[in-house]
Amino acid sequence: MFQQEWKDHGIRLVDGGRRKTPACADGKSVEMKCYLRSVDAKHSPIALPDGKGVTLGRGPETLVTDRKCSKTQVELVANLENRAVHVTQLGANPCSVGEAVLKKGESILMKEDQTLFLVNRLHPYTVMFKEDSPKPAADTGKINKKSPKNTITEPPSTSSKKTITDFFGASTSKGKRRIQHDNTSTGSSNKKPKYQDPKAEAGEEWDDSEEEEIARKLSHLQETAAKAKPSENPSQVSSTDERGVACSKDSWEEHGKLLLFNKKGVQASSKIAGFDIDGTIITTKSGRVFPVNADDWKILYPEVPRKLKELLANGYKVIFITNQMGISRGKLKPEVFKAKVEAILDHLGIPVQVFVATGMGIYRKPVTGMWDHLCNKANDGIEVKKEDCLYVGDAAGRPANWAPDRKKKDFSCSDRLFALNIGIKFFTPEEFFLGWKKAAFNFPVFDPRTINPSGQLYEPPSASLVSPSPEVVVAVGFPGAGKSTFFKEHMIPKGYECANRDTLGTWQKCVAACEAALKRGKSIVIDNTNPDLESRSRYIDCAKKAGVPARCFLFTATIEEAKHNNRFREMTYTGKGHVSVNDMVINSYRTKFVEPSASEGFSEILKIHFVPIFKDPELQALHQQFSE
Ligand SMILES: Nc1ncnc2c1ncn2[C@@H]1O[C@H](COP(=O)(O)OP(=O)(O)OP(=O)(O)O)[C@@H](O)[C@H]1O
Repeated sequence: MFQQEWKDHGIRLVDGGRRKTPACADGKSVEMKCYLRSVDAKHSPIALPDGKGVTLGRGPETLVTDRKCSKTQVELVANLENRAVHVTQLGANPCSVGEAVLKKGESILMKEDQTLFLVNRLHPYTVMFKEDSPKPAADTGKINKKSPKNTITEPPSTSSKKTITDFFGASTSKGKRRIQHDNTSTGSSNKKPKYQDPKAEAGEEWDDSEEEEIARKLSHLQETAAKAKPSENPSQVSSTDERGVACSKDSWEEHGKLLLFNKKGVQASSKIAGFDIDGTIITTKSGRVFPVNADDWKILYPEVPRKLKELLANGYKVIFITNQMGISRGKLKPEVFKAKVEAILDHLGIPVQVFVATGMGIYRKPVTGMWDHLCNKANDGIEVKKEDCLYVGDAAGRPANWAPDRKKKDFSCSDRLFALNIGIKFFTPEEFFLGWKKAAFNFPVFDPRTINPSGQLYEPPSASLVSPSPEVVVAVGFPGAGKSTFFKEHMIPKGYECANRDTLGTWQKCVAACEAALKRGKSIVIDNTNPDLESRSRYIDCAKKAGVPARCFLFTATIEEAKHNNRFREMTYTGKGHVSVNDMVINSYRTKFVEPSASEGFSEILKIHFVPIFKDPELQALHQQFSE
């Protein structure tokens, strides 16, 4: 019957081996070969030997994971002499060649100018006949041993054969996938983590049905992505469902200190799985803390690709969220980092949206600017449901020796605090990818959520903030302690003048302003940090000379609160007033600080506590976020 079919098409059957074409001018015969080529370039061409049946379908050879496609979907037999391929449908769902749609058991001849769709007009292939070998990376077609015409004389090459493990990031062992705990998949010589729970130590196993479920869902996503129409605006809204339309092309966007990458195929979702990049998705190949060059990276754990694919298959949008301050500091070129991001995503082979904070400000984790941008502007209008979201990062505040072979403490807690600021679940990479138990961690000393808006403003409460007669009020407090805000709120409206080095420039000018105010019979506040006796005595002397009292207002905000306020000031800076000061200036205040005392010449010392006064609820919410 097989031979008859060929004859029906006027084709002479040629058994086995490669077809030798007539000799060339140099007398050597040229070998003709036939290849099946994926139109989407999903994999290397598959060799179709002359006259031998090759079955193909869902599986590692084609990378097709579509469950509608049988594992033995079609049988292909090449005829080199006639430059045609005989296609027989073996699977239940229709394959097609050109316009012809086949049924199970039906055959058709396919020519070079035609397209074979493996199933349901998806997964397109063409055939090519070449006289010189294109040196395919994979010669992966399965020779059909059952084919009546096949006498196999040479086994298919498996040298660079793609296995299912390449697709799912786990190694194969007779239908079970055993996760490897060394980094062989990334070419690393890293030791396997010693501290694991028994399940992880034994190697997590997952069976074919689990894998097939992920594959099925992923395939659906890929098909949706493939169908996405190119659009000018990749984040266009087009669905009322909890998933948006897949992004049709790769694109980078810049929003001030935020870089945003939309990988082709990214789909909006109400469920977000966020990941830090360095120390979470990747680590350095060199073993150094910071990468030595743009290529100095490898996937942190072999489990990473599979877990990410699992999330995608389960309807999550996967996003990467990274702080890259080096960019605004000029130490890292944006193009270099962009290329690195793209290389990581190409390696992972999945659609991910990437947020990069290039400097200080609202986009820098732990502040939620990047997340807010995602929710408000980069999720196709689909509402993000916090209860369905998670975030994974290695900056988790774990102390030194947090696990037997983990000596170093975490460099920060910013990832954990980022998740806390948003209000979503948090995991470390070891908890999420390896299933390790929760590690202990240290919480920051200062928690901005605990500031009491109705706390006591000053002590002693019996004191009066303002005086009916002229006086000098000398402030003492960290930069960022809230001195200017306090004076603007409580003293200046009551007629007090204000001398401030930020506006006047030097302490001499502040002294002059103080003397002038007193001469005019006015009270004045000295709104400087005034940490030591020397700085304070200048104004006490002024008061003495004018015969008025000098009081001290000691602002009690701690160094952590002051740094927090200072970061808040930077985030909300509108171009007017005070620019933020760096941490060195704040630390220097602490070094110089001498507790003020009445013996310096003060008639009274008031302690001023930080009591928030926010007219704008958004600013209040921002101030309540952990900022470092
Ligand atoms: N009571 C408050 N309520 C809300 N925000 C405040 C309050 N006090 C200060 N802030 C905010 O904290 C930041 C620092 O405050 P402020 O400039 O008043 O500090 P400062 O002690 O005067 O600093 P510096 O000594 O550097 O001038 C500002 O962004 C300010 O808006």
